[in-house]
Amino acid sequence: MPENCKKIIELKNVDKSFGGVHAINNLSFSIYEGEILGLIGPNGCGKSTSVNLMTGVYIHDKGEILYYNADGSSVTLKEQSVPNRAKLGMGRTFQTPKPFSDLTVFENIYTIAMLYNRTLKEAYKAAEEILKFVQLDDIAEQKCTKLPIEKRKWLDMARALAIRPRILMLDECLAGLTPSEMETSLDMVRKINKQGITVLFIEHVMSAVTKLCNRVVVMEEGHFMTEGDPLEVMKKPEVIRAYLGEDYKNGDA
Ligand SMILES: Nc1ncnc2c1ncn2[C@@H]1O[C@H](COP(=O)(O)OP(=O)(O)OP(=O)(O)O)[C@@H](O)[C@H]1O
Repeated sequence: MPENCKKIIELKNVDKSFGGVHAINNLSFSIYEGEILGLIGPNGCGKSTSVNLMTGVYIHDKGEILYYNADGSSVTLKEQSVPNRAKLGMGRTFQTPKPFSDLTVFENIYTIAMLYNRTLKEAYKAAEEILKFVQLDDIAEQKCTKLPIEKRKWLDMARALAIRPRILMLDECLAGLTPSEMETSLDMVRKINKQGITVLFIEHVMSAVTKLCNRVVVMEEGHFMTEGDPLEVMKKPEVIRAYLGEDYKNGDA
């Protein structure tokens, strides 16, 4: 990244184990303000765990995770609760969205907006705007129990937007979508980013990563492997090897 780009999150030598599973191993990388960063790597390499460490679902064992405020001051995230991290401006979605199922689509967004706006009137207005933004206004009054997968994913994005994030972490937001739903979702992510929100995009669909991301970080077995321009990175032998395994080493792939 150019020297003048401002960091928003920085992981420094982070470690996390679950019993005997060393899920994150001396992991260091930074996310820069305004970018769409792809976080990629083979299944089980630690992408979701990294998001869970940044957002406070898990606490790291070693190392440091710093969050940089808009004024350049930094906060050590280990000391921050999950709600505090959201208040700082860290939003996220989940691989399996879990909306408040007894509430309508609108109520799901409004309930969260109430916590992040000064007045109920402001929260209502924000929820209405977000509802339109994610194209769910036609089903605003529907209960969430029977929403199709793409609508659940968009509602999850809407709920994350309701916290007024500076950074949004999208964990496999395309999984289970048809190609045309994927395109709609990618457009939505671009629109979110154009509003000045930094995006961390975790995805296995490489065509989507190359279309959307300015930069990618590749992980392997819990650690940082490489980073750079998406198309350039995908050509690197070590990245191909990580995805294709031993066949590649033997020259069979
Ligand atoms: N709560 C947990 N308890 C035990 N092991 C865990 C836990 N969470 C993650 N792991 C393990 O940590 C490793 C990294 O998992 P993680 O889900 O972060 O990988 P990932 O790169 O997101 O995978 P995928 O691409 O399949 O979603 C895996 O070996 C996983 O089994």
